[in-house]
Amino acid sequence: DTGSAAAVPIDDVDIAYVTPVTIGTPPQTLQLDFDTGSSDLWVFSSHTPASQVRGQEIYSPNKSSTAKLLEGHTWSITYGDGSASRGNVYVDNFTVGGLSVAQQAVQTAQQVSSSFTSETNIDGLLGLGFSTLNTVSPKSQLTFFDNAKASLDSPVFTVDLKAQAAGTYDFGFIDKAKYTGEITYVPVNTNPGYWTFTSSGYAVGSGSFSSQSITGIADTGTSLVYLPTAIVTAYYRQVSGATNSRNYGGYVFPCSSALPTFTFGVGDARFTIPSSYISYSPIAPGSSTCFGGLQSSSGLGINIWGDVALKAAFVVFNGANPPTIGWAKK
Ligand SMILES: N#Cc1c(N)n[nH]c1N1CCCC1
Repeated sequence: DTGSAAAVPIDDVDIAYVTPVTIGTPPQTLQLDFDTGSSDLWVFSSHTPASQVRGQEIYSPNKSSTAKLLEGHTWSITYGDGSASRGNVYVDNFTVGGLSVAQQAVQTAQQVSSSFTSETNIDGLLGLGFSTLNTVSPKSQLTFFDNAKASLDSPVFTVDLKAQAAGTYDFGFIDKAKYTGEITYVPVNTNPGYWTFTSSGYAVGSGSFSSQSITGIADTGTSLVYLPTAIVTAYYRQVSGATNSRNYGGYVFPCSSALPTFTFGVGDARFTIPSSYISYSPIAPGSSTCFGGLQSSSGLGINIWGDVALKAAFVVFNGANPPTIGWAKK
């Protein structure tokens, strides 16, 4: 089996991407945020209070002849940015890009935090982290990828995110048309359940490459790149007018400033993030102050290679035993 589905940016700065999925019988279509940084599959639903729904598509299990309540099971998740949701659990037929899982645990939201309510283009999340992170209790549930894995031609999914264009999530195969050159695979540490790997170093613009280990997670559910302060200050030293603003919560700079590229290493391979990805967005519509796509990870306790980095590569999430992660140019 294989599957392939589009990853569509939800706004003009690629803050997140959504992918269509169908749930139940007859099929209900929702747009979900595929997130390699978490492992819950949850959806806005008929159980979500109307006051917390602002145009999102919802899943109504009572309209699906194949839905079954997972008696006595609940879930509750809080993300690194403070957003949260919780609810109960059904199992139902679930399809992504032609790939179907018969009894997928679908976590229906009975409560979502305000940032999810205001994100009207996201109808829920599909976790692609390791199932050890799943929050369903008393029995934790498997991710869509873990449920599908045995029937996949190859136990992999690939991520091809694009700037301001539709990219792709492929399941079960590696599409040679989506990348150039070789794929560089490196080991993954599955503790604590993320796709954790070690980058081999970085360079700012045309500067020399600094070989150093940077351990972090490949996270499609995070918009920006969060790296150690020393690396981030070295970058913004090259940006005139850049400052680390407590007010805006990170590095900002005049939108007119020239930005260097940022290169990161995976093994012997080198990936360059274009300056345009790092000039992330004006801090407010029409403002001449821009917020950087590269920020310090010092407050997070973890380095995160989010969409700003993933957009610069074709990435293979290899779910074999042991898992590895592969990076290729495109
Ligand atoms: N914070 C955060 C975060 C993360 N590190 N991965 N996915 C996240 N979210 C998905 C939806 C809201 C936040």
